[in-house]
Amino acid sequence: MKLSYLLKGVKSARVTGVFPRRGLPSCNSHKCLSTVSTASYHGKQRASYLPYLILGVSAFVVASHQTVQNDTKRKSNRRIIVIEDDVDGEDEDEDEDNEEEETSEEREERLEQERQDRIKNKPPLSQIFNISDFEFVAKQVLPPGTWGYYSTGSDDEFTLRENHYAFGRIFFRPKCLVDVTKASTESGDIFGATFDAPFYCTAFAGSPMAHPDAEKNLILAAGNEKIPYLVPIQCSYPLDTFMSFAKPDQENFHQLHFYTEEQLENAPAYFKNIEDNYPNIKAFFINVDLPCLGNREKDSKIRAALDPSVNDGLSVFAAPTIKYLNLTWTDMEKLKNSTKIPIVLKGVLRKEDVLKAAELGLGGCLLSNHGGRQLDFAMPPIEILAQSRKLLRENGVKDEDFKMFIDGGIRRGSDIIKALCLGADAVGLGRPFLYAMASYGQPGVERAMQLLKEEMLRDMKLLGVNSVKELNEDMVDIESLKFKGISSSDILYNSNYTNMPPPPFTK
Ligand SMILES: Cc1cc2nc3c(=O)[nH]c(=O)nc-3n(C[C@H](O)[C@H](O)[C@H](O)COP(=O)(O)O)c2cc1C
Repeated sequence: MKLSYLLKGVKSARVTGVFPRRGLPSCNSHKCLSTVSTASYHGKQRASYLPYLILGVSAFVVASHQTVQNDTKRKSNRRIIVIEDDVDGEDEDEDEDNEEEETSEEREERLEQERQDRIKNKPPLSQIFNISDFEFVAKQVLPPGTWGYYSTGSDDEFTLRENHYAFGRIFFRPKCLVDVTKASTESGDIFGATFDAPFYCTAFAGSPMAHPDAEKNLILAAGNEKIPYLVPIQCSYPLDTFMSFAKPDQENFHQLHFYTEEQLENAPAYFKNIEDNYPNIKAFFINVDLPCLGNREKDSKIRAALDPSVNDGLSVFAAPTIKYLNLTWTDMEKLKNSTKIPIVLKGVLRKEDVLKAAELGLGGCLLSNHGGRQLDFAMPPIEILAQSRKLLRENGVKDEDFKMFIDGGIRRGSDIIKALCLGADAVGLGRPFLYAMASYGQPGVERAMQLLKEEMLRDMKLLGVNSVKELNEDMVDIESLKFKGISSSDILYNSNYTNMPPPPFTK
C-alpha cells in the first residue's frame, strides 16, 4: 500500500445538487461547494506528515520485534514494504510531478470523476447492515463541503461525541423466560397518534444537497414505514406542495423557528392555517436553542481548506451574522395561547426548564443539543432525560400529560430502547436519515427505518418485553451514565479484535 494512497483518502468534488427551492440562500453557482482541492490540501500536508509517519511505523516495527519474535519477520516485512515504497519515493515523486502538471480545472475534473466512480460503484443496499454503514457510504459519495456541513458539531465537538457515547454507559437488565412471541415496536399514544415505532425523522436543513428530491424522500419513506416526520420550516418545498406528498392518514409533527418579530406576530395566523388545513400535523416543535448559531468549526475549516475564496451560499449557515429571534418564556406563553395544537420545546437542556415547560401547560419537551451543533459541552440528552422524568414525577406531572423526546447520537435500536426506558415517548434521528438519503434516496431512508425497527424488535425480545409500555428504568442500569468522557480500553482484547468491515464498493 502506498502512502500517497493513504493520504488521498476521501476525494472532493464539485456539487451537482441544487440548494433550496425556497426559504434558504441559493447555492446555484455551486461555488460554495466547488471544493476541489482536497488533494492539494492533502498534498500540502504530505511533506510534513511523511517523517512522522515513517518514524511512527518504524517504532511500531521495532516494538513488534521485541515482543513477538516469531511473528515479527512476517509483520515487519509487511510494514517495511509500506515504508520502502514511500522512502524510495519513486511513486511519490511521480505523483507529485503529475500534480504539478495538473491544472486546477483538470484536478477538479479528476476529483469529480473519482467521486462519480464511487457513486456508481457504491455498495448495494443489501450490503448495508446498520446506520454506520450508511454514514460510511455517504462520506464517500458526498462532496466534502456537503459532508462537512452535515457532519460538523460545534467547537471541539465534545457534545457531538458524548451524545453517542452516553448510550454506551447504559446497560440492560433483561428478564428471562418471558413469552415474547407477540413483541411489537408500536409506539404509545403521541398527541393522539400511534406509529409503527417510537422514533422519527427529525428536522434538518440542507436536504437538497443530499438528493434532488430532498425532503420528499423523507416524507414518503416516513409514510411507508409509518414513522413520524418532523417537517422542517426550512423545507425546500412550499408547505402545501409538500404536505400533498403525505398519505391521507399520515401523521407528522412540524418544526418551527422565527427570524423576525414580524414572523412571531404572524405565528397565530400560521398556526390557524395548519389547524384548518393540515389536521395530521399533531404538534409544533419550536426551537429554543437558537439565540445565535453555534460555532460549526469543522464545517468552516473544511470549506476554507477547499477554497479560501468561498464566501457565499452554504457559509451562511455557519456565519455568526445569521440572526434568529431571541425567544423568551413570555413569547412561548403567547404562542401556546394562540393554538390548540400542542407545543413542544425543541432544544431544552436542563431538567428545571422541562418542569417549567410542563408548568406552563406545554405539550412536551425535546431534549436536544441540535446534534452537537450548538453549545459544545451541553450535556448529552439521554442524561438529562434520566433526570427530567424523575423531576416531573416528583412534581406531580403525569407521564401521559407531558411528552418527552430526545435526539442526538441515536444510531441503534438499543439506543431507542434505552431512551424509552428512561421516559422518552419517542426519539429523533437526524444524520442517519440524511446519510441514508444521500447514499440511496428514498429506498435508503426506508431501509434505515426498517433496520432500526428490526434492531428494536430483536432487542425487546432479548430484553424480555413485548411492548414499549413495558420499558422502564427497571430494565436499565444507569449507574455509570454520569461518568462522562471515561472510556476503558482492554489493549490485549482490542489487538485481537477485528474491526467490522465496511460495506464493499463493487469496484
Ligand atoms: C445538517 C443538519 C441540519 C440541521 N438543521 C436543523 C434545522 O434547520 N432546525 C432544527 O431545529 N434542527 C436542525 N438540525 C438538528 C436536528 O434537528 C437534530 O437535532 C439533530 O440532527 C439530532 O442529532 P443527530 O444528527 O445526531 O441524530 C440539523 C442537523 C443537521 C445534522
